[in-house]
Amino acid sequence: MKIFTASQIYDADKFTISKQQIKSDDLMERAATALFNWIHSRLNGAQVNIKLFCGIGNNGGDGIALARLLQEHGYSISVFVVNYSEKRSKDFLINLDRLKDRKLWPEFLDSDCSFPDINQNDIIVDAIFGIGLNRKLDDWVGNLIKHINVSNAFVLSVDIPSGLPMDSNPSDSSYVIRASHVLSFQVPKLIFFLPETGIYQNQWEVLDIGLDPEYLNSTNTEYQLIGKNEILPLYRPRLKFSHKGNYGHAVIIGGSYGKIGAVQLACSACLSVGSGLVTAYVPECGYNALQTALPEAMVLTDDEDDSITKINVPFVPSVYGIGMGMGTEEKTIKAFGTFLKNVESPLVIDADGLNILAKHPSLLKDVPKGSVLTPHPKELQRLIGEWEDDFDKLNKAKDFSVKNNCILVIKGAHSIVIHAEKGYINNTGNPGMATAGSGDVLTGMITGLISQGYSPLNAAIFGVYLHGMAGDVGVMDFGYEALKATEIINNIGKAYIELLRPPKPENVKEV
Ligand SMILES: NC(=O)C1=CN([C@@H]2O[C@H](COP(=O)(O)OP(=O)(O)OC[C@H]3O[C@@H](n4cnc5c(N)ncnc54)[C@H](O)[C@@H]3O)[C@@H](O)[C@H]2O)[C@H](O)CC1
Ligand SMILES: [K+]
Repeated sequence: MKIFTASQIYDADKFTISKQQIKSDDLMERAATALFNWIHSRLNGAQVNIKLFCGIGNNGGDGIALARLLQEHGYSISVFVVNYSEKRSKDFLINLDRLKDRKLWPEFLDSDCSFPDINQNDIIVDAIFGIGLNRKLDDWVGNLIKHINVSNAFVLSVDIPSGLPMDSNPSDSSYVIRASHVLSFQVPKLIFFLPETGIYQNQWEVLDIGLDPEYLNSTNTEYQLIGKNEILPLYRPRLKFSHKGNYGHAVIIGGSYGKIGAVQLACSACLSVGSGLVTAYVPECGYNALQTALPEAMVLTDDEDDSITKINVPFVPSVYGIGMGMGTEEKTIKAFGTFLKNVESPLVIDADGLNILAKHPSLLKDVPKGSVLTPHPKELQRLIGEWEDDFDKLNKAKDFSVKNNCILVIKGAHSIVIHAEKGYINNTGNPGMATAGSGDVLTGMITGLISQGYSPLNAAIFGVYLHGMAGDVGVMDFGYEALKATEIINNIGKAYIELLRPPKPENVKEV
């Protein structure tokens, strides 16, 4: 699903109005009707107090139009206009008049007013600011938002949580609505997926308001949300008459004394995702452990017992995964540098491989083009430097990807695959996956996908999705806390099955 910027959403708005020959207040009516239907299908007329806080722009207009529809259906509502500016939008005013025609008079709030009481059993509709927020909030509006936030009432935000800009962090985090649920018009917003701005809402959902598909389909976006629809076309089915040679030979290089498990996890994930053959390259001390724990893998060892000092693979594999548990000793750095000078196969680089690159950026020029780097936030910071906020981080990551001709997988709650100017945002996974070895499993999976013939970009996007899905399936049996990296691997098969499961036909009840 494409993720549009605020200006693209305004363009979609204009395009729709002109192509469908409707008025802008008709589009607002569609938005309000979609909001109403969502609420009505859940409340079924229940007599809870719904308090609507509406700004004076179009987000506020949506709220005012919604208030009218709720009133028409007998809901118990109170409407407050947050009068933060004299510049009321045309469609806000049209809807305010429609409300007054029905003898419903909102209470106008301004800097001199005391705020209305909010009971924790009330439902709050937050329609104060939408995507038009472009400057700091007045303190009294910020204080109203604080007043809503401390109420513990259920807060339903219209389009986005009020006070949150679309392309930067808020200047004061206490002046942003903490939304229980956001109903986002037509498309998800980038802010829902970034660690610094995603915290303002608990859940989000998209409401279709009929923005014109021609605009949506033909407009390029920097970011895409990756779900099943985007992943299925990437899937490469296994062929009936194929053999293990068709699915490549991956080599996983890493480990040091006490950190051989990282390689074992990566190799095991690489096999489970479907690589034909997997060889581990580890220090001598890892030999027995690996041969015992993972009989399906072959093992090559370094001459040295405790760490990697020379990388000597006597064949050309389909792909290398390198770095997990490898350490950053001088002799390992030297071996890694020599390896990079000679390697031709694509690489997936993780953990200490990334730390070495960050410490010795001159090595970056030897990394094969199109390689995949899988940093967690600290490793990313070592690679690209400090960032001001998540938006700056993404721009710096894109610059890094262009400059070094590589694919970056920024790991997090919503991992983002960066390739040049584009970002692919993952939407699977859960907090149970924040556990030791989870990253080693991901590296093994991406390596195993490249081994089978997926392009490095598709392997990164597909691997991140499947890794998250395996965690989501695993959590059903283990819960968040007990989910270990091994269980993620054990559920890779079920994740494939889940991906390929045909959608349930509508209106068919399961027995
Ligand atoms: N295509 C769609 O998705 C549709 C969206 N709709 C809704 O419209 C809003 C966007 O409306 P807009 O009027 O452009 O912006 P806001 O309501 O967010 O802001 C109002 C107004 O306030 C000014 N402003 C900005 N920051 C501040 C500030 N800190 N203090 C005071 N005033 C401020 C700014 O100039 C704005 O003009 C969208 O989110 C949807 O909810 C349509 O209803 C349907 C189509
Ligand atoms: K809002």
